[in-house]
Amino acid sequence: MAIEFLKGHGTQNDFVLLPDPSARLELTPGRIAALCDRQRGLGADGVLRVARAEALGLPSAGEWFMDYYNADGSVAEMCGNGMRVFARYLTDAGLAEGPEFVVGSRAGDKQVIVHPDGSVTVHMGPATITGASVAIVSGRNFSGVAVNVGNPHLVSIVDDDVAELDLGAEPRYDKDFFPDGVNLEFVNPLGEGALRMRVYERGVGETRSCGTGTVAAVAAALHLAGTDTGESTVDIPGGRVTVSMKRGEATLTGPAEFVARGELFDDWWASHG
Ligand SMILES: N[C@@H](CCC[C@H](N)C(=O)O)C(=O)O
Repeated sequence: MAIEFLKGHGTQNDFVLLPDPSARLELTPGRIAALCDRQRGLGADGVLRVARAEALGLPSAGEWFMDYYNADGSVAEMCGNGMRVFARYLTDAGLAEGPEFVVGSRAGDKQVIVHPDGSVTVHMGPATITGASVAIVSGRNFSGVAVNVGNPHLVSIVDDDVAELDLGAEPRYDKDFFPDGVNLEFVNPLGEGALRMRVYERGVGETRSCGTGTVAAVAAALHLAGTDTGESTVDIPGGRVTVSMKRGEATLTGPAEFVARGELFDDWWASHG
């Protein structure tokens, strides 16, 4: 049985997509980690299995469910950049009638809009401030705002240029506060309605963009300014997205691109059970 894949990215947060409508593939953590490995696999920050919600047995009012995995094989609740790529795949492949439809995720159903230029808006739902904590980078403490966007984030707005931070190793954080791990964002305000961000993702490492992370960054910046409503661009190493917040509810808009389509070798798949 040939296993089809596509490679795509959203602001250079890259994914292997596995079209698997009936959810027949046995997606083990070992296979996911091998697929995402940049030397022995295809290379990606995560895997998006394109399956029907019914076939996965997961709840959604939509037909399709984004079955997302981090590069280390762990499951995460939500991926904002992945959702844009997933939505664009569905319309390009004729599997969903655009421009507006619902996609399921472990963080609940998301309304998506695929725009004529291929960019996508995702209604991300609530970005909830859950407290304050500290990230430690190269022995220095950075206080942060904890934000839940379906998945956990800690956003530190820092005075230093984020480009100078050493994110080669995972920053330390309070494991009692974040027992399931956390995505760590470091942010410079660039002026009214503009942020710059770097991110160290749970289950991946430093990535060139994180959609839920950009939502968390805007929610945290607005929270520190005493509001939950506003709009901001967020520049990440992989490009730019726009986040709008209205009374704590977020939308995320940005690009979704495809690079390649191919087939995995059966013996490769079998050897990574
Ligand atoms: N890159 C994603 C987030 C993926 C999940 C994250 N690493 C986690 O474990 O929560 C995005 O674009 O939101």
